[in-house]
Amino acid sequence: MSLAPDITETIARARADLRMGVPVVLQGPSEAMLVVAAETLSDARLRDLRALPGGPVLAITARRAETLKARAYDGDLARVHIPDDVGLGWILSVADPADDLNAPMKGPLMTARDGTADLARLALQLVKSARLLPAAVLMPVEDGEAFGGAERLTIIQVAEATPQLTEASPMHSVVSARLPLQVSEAGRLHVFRPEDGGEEHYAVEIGRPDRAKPVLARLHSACFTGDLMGSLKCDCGPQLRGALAQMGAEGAGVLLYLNQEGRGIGLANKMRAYSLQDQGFDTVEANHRLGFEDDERDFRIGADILRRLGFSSVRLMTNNPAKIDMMRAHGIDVAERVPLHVGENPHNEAYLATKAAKSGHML
Ligand SMILES: Nc1nc2c(ncn2[C@@H]2O[C@H](COP(=O)(O)OP(=O)(O)OP(=O)(O)O)[C@@H](O)[C@H]2O)c(=O)[nH]1
Ligand SMILES: [Zn+2]
Repeated sequence: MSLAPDITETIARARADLRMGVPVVLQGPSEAMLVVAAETLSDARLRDLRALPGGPVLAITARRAETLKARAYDGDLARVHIPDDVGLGWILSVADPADDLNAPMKGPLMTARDGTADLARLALQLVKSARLLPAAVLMPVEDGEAFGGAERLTIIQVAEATPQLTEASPMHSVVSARLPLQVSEAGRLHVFRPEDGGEEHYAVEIGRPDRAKPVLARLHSACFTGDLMGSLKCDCGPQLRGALAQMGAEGAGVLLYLNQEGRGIGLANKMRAYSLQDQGFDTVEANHRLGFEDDERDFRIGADILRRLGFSSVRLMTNNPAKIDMMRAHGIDVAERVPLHVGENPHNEAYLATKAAKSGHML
């Protein structure tokens, strides 16, 4: 019998540590690294890291490296040398593009080309999944097990963690209950919980859709600003209400409310992107400058929830061709695309035009 956490539980614990600025240990087959998220690193922890033998590096994504004109020898990421005479401010300015335009010269940045980047890659996956800026400070340690044990740090075995972080987490249904709505009194809310400790997702079922026929469906990604605050910067709020209204009018449908705020980067990072948009970058460029891809959502979640509810074919309410492709790739038949053009206004005109030009959104 063992009460020790398994790899899924250990990764969930590591995410919490990283959000708190606590280092975690990545134990690889031939090397071990301490990892701290750049965003939550403190002066005191940086001092303690520097007291160890060896030199720390700052792992950033190739997207961020491109903005900083740093060479990404590792392909999808770069390991930036942290000079001895720089402080926390330097690390943050490499990680966070907020002041790029005011202080463009951070370099030249020296990036590593020797050794393996596997641990740095895993570190970036972890900080992204903790919804932090995609930048992590790594410090080599001789014996990760011994060091982590002595310092009571979370220790992740890289060989176990890598498949875990690439596979979609299994989910289970927690509860479902009747929820009368303005659009239909025959509403029902289902709550799904991923087993990796990630955020819960919801499905709102309207009426009693026939499982043997394509169901009117919407996969809606959380947008606190648009859905709840009535933000004019996007079209999410009107799309959410428009989709529910159409389901109410037809008497049947299913709306998935996926907690993938900011196309999967989290609200804090989305607000960082908004701040960059005020400096003149579009929605895609802003994501890239932060070090993210255009869209970091995992659409396997939506397909999995639909299947769990008994749906295999949908009439999908979307303007995003990637959503259609993703549903098909994950085993959900898209019998029809139902356009959802609502909520255009002068503030989101450029945003919608960028989505059409760069992400192929259908007008
Ligand atoms: N990173 C980032 N996310 C944004 C921005 N504006 C809106 N979002 C997020 O984008 C997502 C919008 O999702 P959806 O409504 O599913 O939109 P979509 O992928 O364009 O597809 P359809 O609406 O189905 O056509 C939400 O998670 C918003 O929070 C932005 O400027 N940057
Ligand atoms: Zn929105």
